[in-house]
Amino acid sequence: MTAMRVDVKVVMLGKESVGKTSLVERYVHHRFLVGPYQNVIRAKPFISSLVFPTQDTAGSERYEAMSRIYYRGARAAIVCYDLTDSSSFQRARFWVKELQNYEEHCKIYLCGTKSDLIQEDRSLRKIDYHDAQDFAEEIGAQHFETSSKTGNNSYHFCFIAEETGVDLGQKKDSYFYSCCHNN
Ligand SMILES: Nc1nc2c(ncn2[C@@H]2O[C@H](COP(=O)(O)OP(=O)(O)OP(=O)(O)O)[C@@H](O)[C@H]2O)c(=O)[nH]1
Repeated sequence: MTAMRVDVKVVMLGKESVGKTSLVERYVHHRFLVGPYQNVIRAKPFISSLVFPTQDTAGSERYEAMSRIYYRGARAAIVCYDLTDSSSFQRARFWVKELQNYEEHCKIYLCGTKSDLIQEDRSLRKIDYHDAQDFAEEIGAQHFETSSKTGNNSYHFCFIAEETGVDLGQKKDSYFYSCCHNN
């Protein structure tokens, strides 16, 4: 019997520097690289996925329309916010609205990033866990907080892979696409 290849698109959405690439790097390579990525993950065998920056989209209708092309047909979206940056949560809300308006069948996961920072210093927390959890429940999303640095709670990505139908045993047959600033 011949195995059928099914590509699944999972998109990472979130404000600039929330840690989208780091999450993928943690999941794919079980590592954390300090400093912003310069599009180092490109066409790595993993998952049909797309990462793209959102920092330029605010206020630009043209760019926002273009970004819709990226998440069109996505089976799932991991909407990220940085636990130490309240504006990133506002941006996460924007992305959720976008998905609800334009990609209603896309399953949403809400992901608070950089939890190691607030574990080190609780005063850095800018988004209350329960507020984010309430928002997640309101939109029917799963919510978790994680750290790419320590790997804390990164097992959630395995659940997401399972739920979205990404076959981790088939890594060679699927793709990870990265579409970032310099493309
Ligand atoms: N302490 C800590 N820093 C993190 C974590 N995740 C990412 N960072 C740092 O946050 C910065 C941005 O991380 P990236 O993964 O490049 O963020 P991004 O969302 O892909 O950024 P853009 O491509 O600009 O949209 C880098 O300096 C990372 O080292 C984390 O879990 N803990």
